[in-house]
Amino acid sequence: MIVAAGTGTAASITGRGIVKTFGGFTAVDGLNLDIRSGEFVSLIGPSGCGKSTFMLMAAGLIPVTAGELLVDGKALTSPLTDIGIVFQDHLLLEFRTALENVLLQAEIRHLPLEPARARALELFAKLGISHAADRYPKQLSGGMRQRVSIARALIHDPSVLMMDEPFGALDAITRTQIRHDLEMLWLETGKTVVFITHSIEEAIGLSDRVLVMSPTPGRVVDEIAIELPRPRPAHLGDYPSFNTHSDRIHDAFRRFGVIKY
Ligand SMILES: Nc1ncnc2c1ncn2[C@@H]1O[C@H](COP(=O)(O)OP(=O)(O)OP(=O)(O)O)[C@@H](O)[C@H]1O
Repeated sequence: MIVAAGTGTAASITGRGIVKTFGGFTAVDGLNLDIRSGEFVSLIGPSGCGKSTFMLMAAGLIPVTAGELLVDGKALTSPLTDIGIVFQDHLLLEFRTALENVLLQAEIRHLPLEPARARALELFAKLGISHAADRYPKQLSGGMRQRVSIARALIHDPSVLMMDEPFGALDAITRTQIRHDLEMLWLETGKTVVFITHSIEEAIGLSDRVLVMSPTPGRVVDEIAIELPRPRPAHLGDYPSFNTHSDRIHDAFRRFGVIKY
């Protein structure tokens, strides 16, 4: 599919009574949510509760079995193209440099290459990896590879950024820094971000709202507005309300027997 650059705006995502079955197995059952344009929303929930499945449905990559999924008020009928996606695995091509990996996205989308190169270098600078532009993925650390993946997801200025446990494989220190760098980039670009994570700290540290999901079949069981000032500090425990939010998420998981102590 040939598509143009993104609109540069931010899209809203609405789910109403979403059900997803795979054969006889129900992965998602009655999921409702509203993600506002330009909002940073995390989905947190136990392993296998349907977070990635929701993301694939919201990207239009797999159909819903029942219910409604709307992007900017319109029913999704085909894959979203005005979107960037970052997965836990960086999925970079080993035979292309970091810059060439990012530009591949522009090539596939038939975007003019010189402006794309300039934007890629600008994103690299904001993500602190200018020095790595000409390196191959195997010459980069895990954190640097994920930064390249973020640049690749944003090169076409999409309305929505979806991130599926993007920092799950990184060490705690790298995660803390990359979280901040992502937040700064988001504050500047104002994209709608759907962020899937297992980390309570990451969810609270990044989000405007945290949506807590039940175990399988997944649905949203709690919604927590995070009103901490931005940019958020590395040490979130500085804010008493961090513990309040964190306790509330832990309590939800205890109620569902996901945490037993
Ligand atoms: N294509 C598929 N066919 C059959 N079952 C599937 C398929 N995709 C997902 N599932 C099942 O649906 C459920 C939800 O999977 P999903 O990957 O969405 O969970 P998740 O919350 O993202 O998990 P994790 O946090 O471990 O990544 C799981 O039980 C999974 O095995």
